[in-house]
Amino acid sequence: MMNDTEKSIIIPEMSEVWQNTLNWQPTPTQQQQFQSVYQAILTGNQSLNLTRITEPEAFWEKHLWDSLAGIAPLLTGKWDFLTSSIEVIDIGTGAGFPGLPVAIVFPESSVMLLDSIRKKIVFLESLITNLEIKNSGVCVGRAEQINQQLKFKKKYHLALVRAVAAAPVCAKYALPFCQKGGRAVLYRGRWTVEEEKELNSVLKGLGGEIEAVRSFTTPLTGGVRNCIEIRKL
Ligand SMILES: C[S@@+](CC[C@H](N)C(=O)[O-])C[C@H]1O[C@@H](n2cnc3c(N)ncnc32)[C@H](O)[C@@H]1O
Repeated sequence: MMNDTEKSIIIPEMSEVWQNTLNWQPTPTQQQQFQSVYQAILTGNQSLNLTRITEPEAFWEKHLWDSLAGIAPLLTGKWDFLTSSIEVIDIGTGAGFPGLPVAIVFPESSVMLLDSIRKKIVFLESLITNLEIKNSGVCVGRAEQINQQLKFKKKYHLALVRAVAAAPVCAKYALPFCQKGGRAVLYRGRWTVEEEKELNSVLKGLGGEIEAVRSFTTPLTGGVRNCIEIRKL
């Protein structure tokens, strides 16, 4: 069995998978940065409960690929209402997903990593300092409180929420952060008609509207994914 320092997520076959699924590929520098993030998280996991997904292929698929699949239209320039120098917030970032891969891929963006658990944020702060991910910042607090502060309210072009709460709750966390015309992206697994109804029932009050639901499967294990894109009106 490999020890943690030998594990690598730079897997040559994955170049083709990036290309075939997202019509995009990381540069060698970005791949190296992904690898450094992976190693830092494996090390952090020894003292903190950051993630259960630690094997290289699983980490590649469920953390890296999944994070970027959620913003696939940005990778290929299809969200032409956004430039690359956007303000992004990752709400309930945990070990830094989806925010860290987004920061690495869009160095001109500015990515805020928010979580209510201080020790996770302390870990992420040292990770971004050590790896010199200069376009990323951190914030500790509860989304529903932080999103009422003037400094953060209506500031972001893009608010990302993966695996934090039920969709209506995620919308309540995310939409106050978004500026007019910005998007909240809810990363979901299965997505039902009932869930969409429940989400729609809160959106009007939040000044949001579902723009698109992108359904896809993950490339290695065929997991079901739905990304709900909500436009801030
Ligand atoms: C299951 S983890 C998901 C982490 C990461 N987004 C991912 O997909 O790998 C949920 C994270 O959301 C954070 N969280 C839950 N409720 C929150 C809230 N109201 N405000 C900020 N963070 C919250 C938790 O502390 C936890 O780190």
